[in-house]
Amino acid sequence: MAHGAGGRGGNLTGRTRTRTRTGTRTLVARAAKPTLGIFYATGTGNTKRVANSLKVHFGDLADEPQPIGASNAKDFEGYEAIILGAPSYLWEKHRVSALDFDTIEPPFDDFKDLVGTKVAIYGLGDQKEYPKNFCDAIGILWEHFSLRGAEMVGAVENKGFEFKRSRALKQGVFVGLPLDFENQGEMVGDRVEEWSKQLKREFFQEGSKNQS
Ligand SMILES: Cc1cc2nc3c(=O)[nH]c(=O)nc-3n(C[C@H](O)[C@H](O)[C@H](O)COP(=O)(O)O)c2cc1C
Repeated sequence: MAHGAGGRGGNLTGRTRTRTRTGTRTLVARAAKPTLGIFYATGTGNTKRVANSLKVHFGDLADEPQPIGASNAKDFEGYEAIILGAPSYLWEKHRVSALDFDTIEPPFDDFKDLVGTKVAIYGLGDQKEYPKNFCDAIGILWEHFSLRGAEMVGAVENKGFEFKRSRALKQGVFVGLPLDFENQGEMVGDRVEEWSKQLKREFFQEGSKNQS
C-alpha cells in the first residue's frame, strides 16, 4: 500500500512528526509528515485564503497548505486526512472547472489509492451570479475522491444559502463546505471555524468506517 508510516491504521495525533525549518524531513524513527494535508486550487486567491485559515485552526496537525499543481497523486501519500479546496468556474455553456483539480488522476497502478484516508472538501462560489452551478466543484471533487476509495467527511446542512442547483448537493446535504465571499463574506470566518471543529471530530475522534 502506498501510504507512508502514518498511513492506514496509524495514530492520529501527528505529534511525533517533525520537520526542519527548511522543510526537509528530519530523520526520526517515526513518520515525518503532519497528519493532515491541505491542498487547494485558486484563481483569484479566495480559496488559498481559506486554506491558510484552516491551517491556523489545525495548527501543528496540518502541513502548510499546498497548491494542487498538476496531476501529482504522490502528494497525498502519508497523510491520514486531507482537506481539499476548490473554486468553481463556469467556463463554457455547461462545464464547470475546478481549475487544477480538473486534471488530477489516481496513480495508474492503484485506482483505490485513498482507501483508509479521510477526505473533506470545501468550495468557493457565488450563489447570486451562478445559482445553477453554485459550488459545483465540491461535487466534482467529491465524486473523484469517492471513486479513489477515500472516506468522505465534512458534509454540512443545506442551510443559509440561496441558489437553484448545485452538484455539491447529494441526498439533500452539501458534501463539503460551501463558502461565498462575494455575497456572504462576513460569514466565511465563522463557517470555517465551525467546520474545523466538525472536522477535528470526524478526522480524529470517530472510527474510520473504511478500516477493516
Ligand atoms: C468566470 C467566472 C465563473 C464562475 N463560475 C462559478 C460557478 O459556476 N459557480 C459558482 O458557485 N461560482 C462561480 N464563480 C465565482 C467564483 O467561484 C468565486 O469568485 C470564488 O470565490 C473564486 O475563488 P478563487 O479566488 O479561489 O479563484 C465564477 C467566477 C468567475 C469570475
